[in-house]
Amino acid sequence: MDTKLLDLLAEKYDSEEKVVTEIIKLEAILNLPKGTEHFVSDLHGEYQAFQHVLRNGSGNVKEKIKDLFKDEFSEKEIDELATLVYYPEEKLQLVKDHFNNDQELNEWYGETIEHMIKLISFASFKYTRSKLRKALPKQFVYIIEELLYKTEEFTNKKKYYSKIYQQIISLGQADKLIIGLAYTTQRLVVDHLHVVGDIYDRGPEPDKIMDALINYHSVDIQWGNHDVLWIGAFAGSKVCLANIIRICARYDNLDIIEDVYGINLRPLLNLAEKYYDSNPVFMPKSSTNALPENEKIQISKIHQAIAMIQFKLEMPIIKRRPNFNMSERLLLEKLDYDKKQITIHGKTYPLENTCFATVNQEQPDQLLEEEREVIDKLLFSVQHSEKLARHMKFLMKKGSLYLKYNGNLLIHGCIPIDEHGKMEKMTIENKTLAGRDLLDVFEQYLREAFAHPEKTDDLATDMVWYLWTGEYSSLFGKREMTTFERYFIKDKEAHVEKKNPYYYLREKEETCRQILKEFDLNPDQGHIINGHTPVKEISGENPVKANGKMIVIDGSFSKAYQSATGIAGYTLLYNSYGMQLVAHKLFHSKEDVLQNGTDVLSVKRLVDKELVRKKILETNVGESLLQEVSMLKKLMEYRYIK
Ligand SMILES: O=P(O)(O)OC[C@H]1O[C@](O)(COP(=O)(O)O)[C@@H](O)[C@@H]1O
Ligand SMILES: [Mn+2]
Repeated sequence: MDTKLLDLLAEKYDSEEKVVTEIIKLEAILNLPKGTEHFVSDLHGEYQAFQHVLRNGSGNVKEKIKDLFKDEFSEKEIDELATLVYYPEEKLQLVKDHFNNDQELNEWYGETIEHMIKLISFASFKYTRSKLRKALPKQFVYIIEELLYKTEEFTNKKKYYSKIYQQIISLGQADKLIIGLAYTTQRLVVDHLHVVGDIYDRGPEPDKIMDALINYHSVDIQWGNHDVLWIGAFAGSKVCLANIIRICARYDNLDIIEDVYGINLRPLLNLAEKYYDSNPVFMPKSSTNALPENEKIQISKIHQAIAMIQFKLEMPIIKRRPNFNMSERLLLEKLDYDKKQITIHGKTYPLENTCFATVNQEQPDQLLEEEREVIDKLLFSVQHSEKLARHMKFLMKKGSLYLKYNGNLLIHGCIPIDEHGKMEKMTIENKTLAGRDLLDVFEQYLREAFAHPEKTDDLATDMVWYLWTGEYSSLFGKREMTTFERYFIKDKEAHVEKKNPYYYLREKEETCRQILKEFDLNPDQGHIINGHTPVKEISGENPVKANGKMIVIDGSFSKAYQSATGIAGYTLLYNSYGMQLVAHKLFHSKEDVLQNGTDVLSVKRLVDKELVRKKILETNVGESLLQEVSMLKKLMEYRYIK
């Protein structure tokens, strides 16, 4: 081993004792039970529902409270403590309103702090002291550690406790401490969070989800097709940009663009007012339907203007990238403008609700000068939005197209395969790629596009759009996206998006084993974890497939899809005892949880049970700790053992 490296290491561990202590510490950690991993996907801007799942650790908080207090507490008391842990600020307010005098309140403070300390002690059972310390509220570390560890030194524990409690209360610190303890508990029940794609689009608050993730203690992200669309827009892809604005208009979320990310929509609005009229298929899908008619009409005009820019922008890309195999999507060229009809895949359909005022029939892929100006201005604004830059950089830093983690393969969409289960091939710059190699190259292009936001038409930037909508994109996994058809053709047959065979072959264990092998994972132990396609629990679909090898956790946080799925999302927990799938019932509001003390009841199903409790030693983290131990042992020999 390079002695320079060891010399460097010796600067940190400058005595034999320090090396020995560190080795002993690491070896001890390796033998602790593995931490709990929490998997979520398809959040689609639903911040409130996501927050709830995050705060209750997919039911883990309540489970710990039940395990600890089941003999002492009534059902109602369990709910009360759980709600306090989820939403401490609001719950404290409610509790305080309820008491008549200070004495009652102070008693409640004392008992509650005691319960919470017990809960933390229980929830941190499998962590080292130093890890727990990092999770504690900074200003109270000393006091909490005192309460957690030092009490056994005193014979009269109760007296000692109550003295500390009295002090905390009389110094007016009880609320702050309780709030701190609540967040510590939330943090302790989940060690690491995986977001298996689709943070953005459809729902109203993706930016708040991003902020929550940025502040989360440990997280990784597997990009979804909607996430790469936003990355693409920021990286200079005008067609991706047109798409995100179109989707925001469609779901009445233009304030995300305008207010949250500070992008000026005025030029687009002017264009929209000039060329478009009210159009029923472009009216926003509003969950509340509370929008005044004139606002709806204005949004429908913006929606048309940006949709037409999108359709035009797609064409030059399709032409300059024949290997994308998308010529069937040159729709504006195939259109019969006089007869108002189009022939797609050999079938002719009449067109309705058309809005082709800006289309030059001779050269339908040409933007009007005004359209070009609008999209250029939008791109400038997008690339100069500080908040968006922060969110996109975080997506790049924590994200990847797929992830191998503790023996499992996490991927938002699919591995493109043919009907015989063979990996589909795609040729990019004269290289024919399939399976894992193809995905690795996709990711390289995406990173290249992000590194060069000034390039708007290069292969890397076009490739990000391919990831959104291309046949062999591992994030999309359908033959084509029928956006145009859904706006202008009534016949539902034209709307069908044919799925890659992956989506039925993944029901078979053999397919999943093969894919795990392709990624150098052990097929006897690994699982594939997917998001992307809503599991229709309502019609009997099972999220656990292929004899437990495949777990699909898109149960739809997205309100727009809940009537089809019948639930409010799946999440997955993987602790040292095994994997559990949680099906969440519909989440109404935080207020509902607070007022009624009821939780969004979740149903748990066991996916896989570990026969022997899994230790950190057997995890990704364990692997890197082992490497550290081996380095330290080398340092020991090199420096200290003579
Ligand atoms: O529900 P909408 O807004 O019409 O969007 C439908 C489009 O979204 C997609 O389903 C992609 O989004 P998902 O990744 O959430 O499935 C496309 O396949 C489809 O064309
Ligand atoms: Mn998706």
